[in-house]
Amino acid sequence: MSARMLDGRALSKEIRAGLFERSLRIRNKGVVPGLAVILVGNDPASKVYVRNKSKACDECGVMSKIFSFPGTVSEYELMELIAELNVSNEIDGILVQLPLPGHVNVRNIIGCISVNKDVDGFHLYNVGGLVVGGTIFPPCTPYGVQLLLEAAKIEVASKNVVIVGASNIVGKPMALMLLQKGATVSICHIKTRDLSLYTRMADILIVAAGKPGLITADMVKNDVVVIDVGINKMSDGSITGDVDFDSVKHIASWITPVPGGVGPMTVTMLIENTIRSAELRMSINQL
Ligand SMILES: Nc1nc(=O)c2c([nH]1)NC[C@@H]1CN(c3ccc(C(=O)N[C@@H](CCC(=O)O)C(=O)O)cc3)C=[N+]21
Ligand SMILES: [Mg+2]
Repeated sequence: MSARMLDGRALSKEIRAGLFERSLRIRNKGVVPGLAVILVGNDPASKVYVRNKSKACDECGVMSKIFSFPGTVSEYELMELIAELNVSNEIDGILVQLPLPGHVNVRNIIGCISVNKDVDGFHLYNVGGLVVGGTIFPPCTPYGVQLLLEAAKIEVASKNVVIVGASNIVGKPMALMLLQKGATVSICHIKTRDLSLYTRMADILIVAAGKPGLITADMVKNDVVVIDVGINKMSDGSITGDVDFDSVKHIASWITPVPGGVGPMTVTMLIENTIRSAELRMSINQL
């Protein structure tokens, strides 16, 4: 038996059709949802992601503006732009593409984004919201994973969820969201001893470690649900996840492909957060 696919591309397409309708409804009342993307430096991967994001905006009736800076930009210049965008009537979401160059302090920059426009969900206030069990802007990748599980009717309450990778943008928020839904969550990371001790316990295994081939068939139990958040560029130009897909798919009950799994969902949830922000702006305008 081979695992069933958690098809993020197909689910994204469905969700984006609904988002276009939502965007149309508010556009008809004079509010155009707008996303500002700030891109620093020349990282080719960042450019691909930013392009994907602005294509998705076009698809969903969201206005997008890209602000590109050379890698030498100062913290101050970025903060000045963010301050303008914070009060702009045309902008509902502000995203600073990560990673930033080493001389720029990420937390200083993210901290300047208005919590009402923080569609990445990275601001400390929104992270805090997640800790106490609710936030207006769930971070896009964990949010997308949650919807993939829901769409396949995979229950998380009472399940053993094992997350490999403890980043601020995937592992940690993912753990908080699934804990809130009633899962028993283990967070593993680069220093975890005997990783397979944990991964073999998983009913649902979520991998975001950035290491191709990290998870092999001997590390998972029968019928595990596998979510591969990894995106690794190979020397032949192809991209691959952190899971040895070809062997694990024979053991898992469900698995995400890479590409076409979590990646497109991340972008889709960014658009959802932006449209929700615009809907909030519209309802505030009407007060
Ligand atoms: N402020 C910020 N917010 C982010 O959400 C953010 C970020 N910085 N920095 C980098 C990561 C990574 N990320 C992805 C977005 C789209 C795909 C995506 O579209 N993936 C496609 C394939 C893309 C390709 O061809 O390379 C797929 O998996 O099918 C992947 C990864 C967002 N991130
Ligand atoms: Mg993917």
